[in-house]
Amino acid sequence: MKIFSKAQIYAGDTLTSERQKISSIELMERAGVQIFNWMHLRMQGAQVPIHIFCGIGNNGGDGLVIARHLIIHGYNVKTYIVDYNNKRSADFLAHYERLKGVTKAWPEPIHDPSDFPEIAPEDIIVDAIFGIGLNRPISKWVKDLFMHFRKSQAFTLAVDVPSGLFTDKAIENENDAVWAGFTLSFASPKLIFFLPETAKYTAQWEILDIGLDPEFLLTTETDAELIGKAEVLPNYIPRERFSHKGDFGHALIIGGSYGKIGAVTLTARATLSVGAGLVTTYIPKCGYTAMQASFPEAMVITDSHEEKITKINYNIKPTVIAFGIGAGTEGETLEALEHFLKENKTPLVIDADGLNMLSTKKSLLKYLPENTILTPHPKELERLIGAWKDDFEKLDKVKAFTKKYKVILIIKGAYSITVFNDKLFVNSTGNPGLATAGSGDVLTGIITGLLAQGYHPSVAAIFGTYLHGKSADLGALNLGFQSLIASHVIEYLGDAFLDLFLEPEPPAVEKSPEHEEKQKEA
Ligand SMILES: NC(=O)C1=CN([C@@H]2O[C@H](COP(=O)(O)OP(=O)(O)OC[C@H]3O[C@@H](n4cnc5c(N)ncnc54)[C@H](O)[C@@H]3O)[C@@H](O)[C@H]2O)[C@H](O)CC1
Ligand SMILES: [K+]
Repeated sequence: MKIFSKAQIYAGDTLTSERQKISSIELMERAGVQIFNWMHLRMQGAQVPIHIFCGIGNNGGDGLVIARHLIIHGYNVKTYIVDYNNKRSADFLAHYERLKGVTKAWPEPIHDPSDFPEIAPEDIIVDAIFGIGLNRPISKWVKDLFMHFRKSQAFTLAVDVPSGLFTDKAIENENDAVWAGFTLSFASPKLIFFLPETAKYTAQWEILDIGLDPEFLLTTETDAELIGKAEVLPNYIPRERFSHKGDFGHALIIGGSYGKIGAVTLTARATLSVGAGLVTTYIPKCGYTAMQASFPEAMVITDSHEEKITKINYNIKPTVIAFGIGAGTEGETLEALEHFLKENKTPLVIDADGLNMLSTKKSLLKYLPENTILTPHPKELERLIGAWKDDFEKLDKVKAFTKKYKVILIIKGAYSITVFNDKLFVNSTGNPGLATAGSGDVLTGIITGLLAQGYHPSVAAIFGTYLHGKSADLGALNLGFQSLIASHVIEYLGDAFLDLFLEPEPPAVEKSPEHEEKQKEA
């Protein structure tokens, strides 16, 4: 699913109005009605007090539409205008007039904390104060209102985005935005829902279809995309009946050190479990028996050293090489990496200590083959690209880094983001059960195994991240988050593949009846 930028959303609105010959007032009506429908379906007329806080722009206008429909349907509504600015938008004013037509209880203006209403924990707050139009610092009293919401403990439903969040920069203080229980966002998820510093402001979110022009939605290229089943499925390569193991590549996994042979085992198992034809591990001597005994499917080459990698010497022709898992960062291992990189032409995945070593000797980065995949967690990323001021700067730095070295980088996190060719591929699968030892080693194995089978490196990174998260999701259904360990993620890979071909997921977008009618007519 495409993640549109703020500018693209505004452009889409204008284009939709032109092509469908509807005014922006009617587009706002559609948006508000969609939210009303969502609430009505769940509330079924319940008389819980609903406090609707409207700004003076179009986000506030949406709030007025919601208020009007809730009032018409007999809900217990209180509407407020948060007067942070005297330039009320034209569409806001149009819907203000419409609201006046259905109630004598006109919205109450709020100018300062003395106007804040009492809100009980059982009440519902609708936050329609700021949407994507927020473009400058917010007045202190408006931030106090956000905190008044939070202190009330009432369920808060944000319209489009939690008020106070910018679409393109982080906020400095946690008290400067609304903390929403749910956000109903129009047309496209917003990038801020996926970044660690801003995602926390909404516990859940959902996208509502407001019938933007289908051609605009289809043809507009975005800088970011949310990756779900629909996005990965077209890349799946089926297996031919007459295929043999030589068709699926030979992966070489280089890593391990005394006490960290298990990491290589996990990677190698994941590589084979995702479909690679053959896997060879290159490990220090001390790991030989452990590897052969615990994972008989893998072949083993040992380094001349007992406890660490000191020279990378092999007489096989791998299709892909993964380097770094459990390797440690000792001088001799770094030297071995240096020699290896200067000779190597085979596609590469670099993880863990491989990344840490590259961070200590950045001059080696230029030897990485084009489209090498790097899989850092946040600390490894910081060592690699330096500190960042906020998530947006982090993304810019990663884009610049991947461009400079022509590599693919996966920023691992709750929503892992693959950065390739200036574009962000945001993964939608995975859960907190993955916060466990060895889950990164498994991800490296999955990606390596896909590369071995001939998937393009960008697809291997995106699809691999998806499968890793999906396995964990399916595993967690039986095991819960706490009991899930890295080995389970490997065990559930088969289910993750099978799940690709189950009934398609219901679309993340709820279709409006009006929109479907229009599509039928077209
Ligand atoms: N396709 C869609 O997604 C649709 C979205 N809609 C809703 O419209 C808003 C965006 O509306 P806009 O009027 O552009 O902005 P806001 O209501 O978010 O914003 C505020 C308003 O106030 C000014 N302003 C900005 N920052 C400040 C500040 N710190 N202090 C004071 N004033 C400020 C700014 O200039 C704006 O005028 C979107 O999020 C949706 O909710 C449409 O309803 C339908 C289509
Ligand atoms: K809002």
